[in-house]
Amino acid sequence: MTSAASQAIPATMENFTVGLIGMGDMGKMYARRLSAAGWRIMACDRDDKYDALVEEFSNNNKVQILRNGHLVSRASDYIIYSVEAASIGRVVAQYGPSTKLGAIVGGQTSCKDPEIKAFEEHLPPDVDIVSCHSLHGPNVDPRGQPLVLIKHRASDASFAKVETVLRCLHSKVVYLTAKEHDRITADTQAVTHAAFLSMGKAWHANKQFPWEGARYVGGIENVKINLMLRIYAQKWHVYAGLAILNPEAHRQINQFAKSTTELYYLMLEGRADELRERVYAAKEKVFGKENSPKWGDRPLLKDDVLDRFSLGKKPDSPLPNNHLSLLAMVDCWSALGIVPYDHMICSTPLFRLWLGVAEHLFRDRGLLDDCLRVGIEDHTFRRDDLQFTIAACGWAECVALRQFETWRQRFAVTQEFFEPRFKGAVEMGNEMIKAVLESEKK
Ligand SMILES: NC(=O)C1=CN([C@@H]2O[C@H](COP(=O)(O)OP(=O)(O)OC[C@H]3O[C@@H](n4cnc5c(N)ncnc54)[C@H](OP(=O)(O)O)[C@@H]3O)[C@@H](O)[C@H]2O)C=CC1
Ligand SMILES: O=C(O)C(=O)Cc1ccc(O)cc1
Repeated sequence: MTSAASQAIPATMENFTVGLIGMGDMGKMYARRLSAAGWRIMACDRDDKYDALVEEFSNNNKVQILRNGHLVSRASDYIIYSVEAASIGRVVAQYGPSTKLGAIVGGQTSCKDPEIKAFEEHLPPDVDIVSCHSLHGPNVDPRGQPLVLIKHRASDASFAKVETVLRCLHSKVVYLTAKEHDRITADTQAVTHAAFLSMGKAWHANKQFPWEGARYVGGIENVKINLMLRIYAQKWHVYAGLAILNPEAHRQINQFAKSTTELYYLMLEGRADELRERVYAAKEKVFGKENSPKWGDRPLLKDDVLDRFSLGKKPDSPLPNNHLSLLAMVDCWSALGIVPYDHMICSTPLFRLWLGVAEHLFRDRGLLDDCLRVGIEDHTFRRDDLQFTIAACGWAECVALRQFETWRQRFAVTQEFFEPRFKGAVEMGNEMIKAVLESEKK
């Protein structure tokens, strides 16, 4: 055992085994990080991935790949289910009864309501339940990122064991109940994703790669484009799961669609005074009054971060934009009484970037007034805004009706449209997130 490993593992837990059911992106990330800290891991995915996983982890003597979740459950002291949120009920029903006597079980799914229900229904009563959620993607360094821990049904001793195991991630632990978790992630993740998913659909509908041409290059546009591509480059089920299965998320996504539609109508009908009044009222509710703002002295995002990461060439005079997506986001927070700063301890990098961009726009009266003027006078973006509005309503309807398959298809066609550009864009998105994380440390 390395010295780092021996530091991480107390003598009383030397034979403690962590089980991972689901070896996709998150399961593998946990397997690598926990085993590097010295923990013994038993892991499985579906049977048809057994050989490939054995090969992939052949040089890691701390990770043992097994054929299925029964074998993992029987032999592990702390089992983490890291499968699709929509499958958690089925998978726990299958393997839960095989859980080792007195073990601890948790899950990594992004939405805790179905996960906890599955555990309560299918785990033997002698098993403790402690769930977790790393609030970042598998390629983000977990150091300093929020890690939610949920002590749902567990002794203090079991909970302390989970804390000891996950300490090697060096994340910032946030203690919540399952309900609090779902409420906060609905406010942060689900509604943020709705904005980017809608942007992608709008650009796709108008058949444009937004970074090609003068309309969408530089500043705020860089963040929109990079994050939109980052989301469409991922697996659909992650986003569908956390929107559709989170009972708290439906209201938020619906309000985002409503805010988008109502602001769009005001622009379309040239109702400048009403638009201004509404946006400034939302600003005050979300960001505070002029003399007592809720934002810090220092902006969340520096201008150079906004401009540094561009997929296109910055034109001499970029066209101004009304930023309907950002106005709608702030209107939505305002309508629901959400103060995004209250959720910072439990936020993803993507949410912090999105809030940073909103703040950037709303901190600068000149920029905001320009948006409102463009929204009324300039018709350059009308088509995109129409498509954005349609898309936001489409996602909201799909979520409200719990239409997984329609959701998948809506995502897949747009994913296919942007696919040729993912490679460079995902790298750029990673760099952008890294730069923001670095600047947060300063
Ligand atoms: N990706 C992210 O950024 C984050 C994701 N999460 C959550 O973590 C969970 C996992 O996500 P992620 O790793 O990205 O998704 P992946 O699709 O990469 O991984 C899930 C894995 O579980 C496997 N699986 C499904 N059923 C079984 C089964 N019966 N036995 C064993 N393995 C099974 C899947 O196989 P198959 O593909 O064949 O179904 C797949 O390989 C999700 O609930 C997600 O919401 C949490 C934080 C961040
Ligand atoms: O940062 C985001 O919102 C992401 O897109 C990555 C992500 C996806 C799912 C999670 O449960 C947590 C993080």
